[in-house]
Amino acid sequence: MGYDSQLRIPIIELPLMNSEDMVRGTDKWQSLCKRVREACENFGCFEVVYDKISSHLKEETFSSIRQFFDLPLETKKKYVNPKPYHGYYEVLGLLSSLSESIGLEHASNFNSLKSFSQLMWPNGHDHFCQSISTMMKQLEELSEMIGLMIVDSYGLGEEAAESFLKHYMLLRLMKYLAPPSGEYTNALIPHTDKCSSALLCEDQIAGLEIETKDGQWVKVFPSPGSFVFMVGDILMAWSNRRMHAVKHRVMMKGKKDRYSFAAFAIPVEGSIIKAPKELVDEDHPQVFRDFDYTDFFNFSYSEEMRYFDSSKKLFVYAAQPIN
Ligand SMILES: O=C(O)CCC(=O)C(=O)O
Ligand SMILES: [Fe+2]
Repeated sequence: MGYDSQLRIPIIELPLMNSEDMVRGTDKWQSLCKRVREACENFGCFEVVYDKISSHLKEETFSSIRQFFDLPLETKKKYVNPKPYHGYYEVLGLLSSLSESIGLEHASNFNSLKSFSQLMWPNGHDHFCQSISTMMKQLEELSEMIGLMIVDSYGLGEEAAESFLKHYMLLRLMKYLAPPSGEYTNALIPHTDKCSSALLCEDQIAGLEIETKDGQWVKVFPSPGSFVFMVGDILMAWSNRRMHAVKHRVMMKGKKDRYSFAAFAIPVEGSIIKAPKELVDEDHPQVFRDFDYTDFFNFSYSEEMRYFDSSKKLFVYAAQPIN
């Protein structure tokens, strides 16, 4: 499959929730909801410009992230979380030979980060906890706002908004090494995210690529102030496949390491994924059976599915037989 070097993903500027330009139900809100929906249906992603998160906070966050990755390997390995994709992955580990990453649950909570920082640094690291928790609180707000915009974009009403999936957020910090040859090299394999959605942010070094619906790879160059919102498998299932779970990967070249972080919206334990009845009709028959999120998550990361095409796992797990 080739490259489309001209294509850019949609860019949407989102005002702060409940600010003058962002009152639910107003024309302005509806028109932004429509743009979000179109981007999620056509591309499965968009660039979010969101001024509430300052460039200063981003700089502080990336400085904290670098300090974490600079720690000795033995220290980083002290952090253990048995859930797949929630723990620490060293370079040359399961995920890739160029990437290193760690997942942090409850990262908007200063105290929960405090116990993590005490595990990593002899005297803890309040500055790390402060910048990461402040960033995460804002990303949680932004993620919830986009979730509400998606529900409203389908005109589903208050009841659906109330019963929309409940999420917890997982923060992942990532470091990608510059490839030894300096040549264009895959650093994170193509995949779709096994959650509802993700908000990504990178520190100036590009590398993220997305695959369009017609199979072209597109390099994403978010501007320094932006985030990238991505639809994962669960939003695709919830929307009865109206939304597109975007396949993406990271490619590295040149001499500089790349740092990024992602806030994943993950359905809480016990969530049953089910399309609202308004999104199922004769023209849109139900694509997936109702399923338990945690069961799907464990299936996706099972040994048997390890080398299976990530974007097809949900279809293997929950697609309805075609009559
Ligand atoms: O580092 C990035 O930009 C992408 C990370 C990603 O796709 C993931 O962790 O699922
Ligand atoms: Fe991803």
